Amino acid sequence: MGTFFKYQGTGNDFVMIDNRLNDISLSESQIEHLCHRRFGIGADGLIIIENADGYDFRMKYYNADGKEGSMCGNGGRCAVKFASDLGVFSGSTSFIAVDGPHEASIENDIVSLGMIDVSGVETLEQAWFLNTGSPHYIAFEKSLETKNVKDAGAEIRYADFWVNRGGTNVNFVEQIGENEIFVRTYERGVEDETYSCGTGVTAAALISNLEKGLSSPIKIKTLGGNLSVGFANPSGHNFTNIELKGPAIRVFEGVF
Ligand SMILES: N[C@@H](CCC[C@H](N)C(=O)O)C(=O)O
Repeated sequence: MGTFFKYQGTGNDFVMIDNRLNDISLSESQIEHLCHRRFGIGADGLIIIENADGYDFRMKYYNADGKEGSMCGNGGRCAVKFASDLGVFSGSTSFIAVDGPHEASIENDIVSLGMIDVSGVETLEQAWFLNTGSPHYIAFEKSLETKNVKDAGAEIRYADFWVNRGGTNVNFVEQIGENEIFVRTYERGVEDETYSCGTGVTAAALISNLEKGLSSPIKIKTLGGNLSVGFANPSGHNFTNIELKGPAIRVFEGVF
């Protein structure tokens, strides 16, 4: 038996576990079960907080399929709120995740999370591909509100080309204002559309700068709420000082 907490960041929801005493060990099938929306707690992923030398904490992220994932931006924001709620730090923090160190700060329920620098943006036929801590395919759309993102996303995610490259998350993006985009994401490892994806909206914002000339900070609408992404673009397809900002909320706690 262990204690769990549940957090959500713009509707991307996570089971959170404090393992700073290093007394919890979960198998892939246990994590999948805990994330199951019918037979478990229900979540897009599970995050474990641990102690880490030189940092306030380590964030380990698992997708809903029970497998360790690449970086999760909304999960990172929720992990920062969780660590703050646990009293691990106050105000600003530095933590380590699968893609390296991150700096973050929190004010009430709003978390600003520094993301890794981005280079190596690939141009594809009518789409883009880049890694913002997780791999993301980006395509611009019209009438995104009515798109069947689950089917269209799965078709791309399971194409041989992407499967052979380790899979990708798939984002559809529509410009809805002078400096605002609407993003819907099919997530690898959840194998469904989620209400929001932090590394996905970050990727969408950077590509909106390249393709549509939108400037930092870019406002983002997702199915689960609003985010913003700030960045510097010192040269061509390279981005630095990337910051993902938005709400991270504790939903409830319990025992499993
Ligand atoms: N929801 C996440 C993205 C998580 C990573 C992804 N599903 C993967 O492993 O490919 C986010 O907020 O960034």
